[in-house]
Amino acid sequence: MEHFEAIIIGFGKGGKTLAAALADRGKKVAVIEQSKMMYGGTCINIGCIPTKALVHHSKLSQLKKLSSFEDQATEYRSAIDKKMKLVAALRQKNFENLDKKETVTLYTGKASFASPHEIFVQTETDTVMLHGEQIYINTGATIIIPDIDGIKESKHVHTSNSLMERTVLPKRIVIIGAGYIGLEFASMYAGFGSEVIVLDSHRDLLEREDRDIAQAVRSSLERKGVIFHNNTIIESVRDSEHGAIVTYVEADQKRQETTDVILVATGRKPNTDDLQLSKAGIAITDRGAVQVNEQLQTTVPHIFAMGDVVGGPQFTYISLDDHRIIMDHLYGNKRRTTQDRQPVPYSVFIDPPMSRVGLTEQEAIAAGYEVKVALLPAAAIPRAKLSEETEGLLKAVVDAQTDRILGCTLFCTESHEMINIVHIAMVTGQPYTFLRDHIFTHPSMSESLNDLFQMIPR
Ligand SMILES: Cc1cc2nc3c(=O)[nH]c(=O)nc-3n(C[C@H](O)[C@H](O)[C@H](O)COP(=O)(O)OP(=O)(O)OC[C@H]3O[C@@H](n4cnc5c(N)ncnc54)[C@H](O)[C@@H]3O)c2cc1C
Ligand SMILES: NC(=O)c1ccc[n+]([C@@H]2O[C@H](COP(=O)([O-])OP(=O)(O)OC[C@H]3O[C@@H](n4cnc5c(N)ncnc54)[C@H](O)[C@@H]3O)[C@@H](O)[C@H]2O)c1
Repeated sequence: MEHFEAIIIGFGKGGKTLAAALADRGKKVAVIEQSKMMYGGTCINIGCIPTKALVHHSKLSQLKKLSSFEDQATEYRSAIDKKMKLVAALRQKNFENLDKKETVTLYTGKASFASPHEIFVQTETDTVMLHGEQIYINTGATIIIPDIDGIKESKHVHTSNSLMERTVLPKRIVIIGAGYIGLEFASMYAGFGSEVIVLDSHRDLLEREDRDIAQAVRSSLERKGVIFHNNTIIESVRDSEHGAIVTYVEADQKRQETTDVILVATGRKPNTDDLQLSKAGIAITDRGAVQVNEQLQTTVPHIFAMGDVVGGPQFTYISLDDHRIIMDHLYGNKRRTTQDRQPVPYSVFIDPPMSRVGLTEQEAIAAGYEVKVALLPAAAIPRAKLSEETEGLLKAVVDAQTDRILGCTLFCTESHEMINIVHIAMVTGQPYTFLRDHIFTHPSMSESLNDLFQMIPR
């Protein structure tokens, strides 16, 4: 049995970064990845990078104002081709980055625990048993397929993975779920020229956001042709001659949609089912995530977990930050924890993107703050005017007692960049006047933070 100082299960963002960092310190490391099509993990193969590439091409396609569906479909096929090339290049680069490290051995096979220090690997041709002093679980999340009659049998039901492999632009697409993936794909396919219908079980769209922001997002997507049905219960999916029929109940009314394809985007859950965690004595939470403390240590002291598998926010930058916590635990002063990174910013890459950090107005009031609020339409921003991207709304929430920024939501072009500026101001404890009076380059979207915070009542 081969012995390693560190075994990393899963080639995700945290795992690959940790593997390289440990190898750079001379450690003997094994990385186990179940599929050669997943070297580099979810983000580069089936997650952030391919989706954002398609979001980009969808925007370019829209700008071309193509007059026929055939032209739009050609544009879409070319976008899928480009996305595939990009992903293949990144996957190869990720493979090489680890492969070139002398002390890293990459196993392509499915890993499971045999005991607290032993990992069983099932490769395509062989079985291998490895011994690890320290073990790191980085197996990500898997797609939740809801229990809907006919969904598993239908030939027209896709996940985000399989849909991004399809080179034919759907004329009509029904998306089940209006979360991150549902909204990003709705915006993207509407941009490419598909008719998009989104069905979600929540009463309202974007329930965690303030209603003014949620309404601005909804109206913007509706102007692109997206149709939303909320508060729906989906009863069945049936294949028909040319596509599928989705039957659902909305406000006690039974309704049907015919469609070419259905995208299921109803969430992702920690990927722990096949790991045989009980053989190592590792506890899981009631939601099936690996149970960890604030330093990502499982209930077995030499085993850690990072990324989506621990059941926290599912973002690539969180998995990356998890690796920093582990490195600090191994080589630093052991002070870095998952609590340090509050608040966590996020962006939903619809067009324009919607980004938030910190509290909404409603959350701040519910938490007992006395708040001051500013709202700025994107149409008032010179940069947005010159690039003809005037869609959107910006909102800031400030603590009336301390002038500290409690939260900010930016629904406008480039918001995925701008939100990082607000985040830095917040974590460094700046009053809102810092952004109000800061020098920004001109004409830029960031300078609108001057205007937004200028509108906070004194
Ligand atoms: C469509 C989509 C779009 C997204 N867009 C964004 C975005 O724009 N921004 C953002 O920050 N996040 C985004 N995310 C989320 C982000 O991709 C994930 O949070 C992140 O990739 C999780 O990384 P991870 O380190 O937890 O593991 P992953 O990258 O998921 O890696 C886990 C790896 O473990 C392997 N594995 C699993 N089980 C085993 C086993 N038993 N043995 C061996 N190998 C195993 C898997 O094959 C996989 O390669 C998106 C996700 C999706 C699905
Ligand atoms: N931009 C980003 O950072 C980004 C992009 C994509 C995905 N992600 C990550 O991937 C994860 C998964 O994304 P997701 O969109 O699949 O999940 P999600 O949890 O964001 O949204 C799932 C949606 O599906 C709805 N839903 C669930 N069951 C349903 C049913 N039976 N019928 C109708 N609606 C139903 C829910 O109400 C919810 O709105 C997210 O948690 C996110 O962290 C991030």
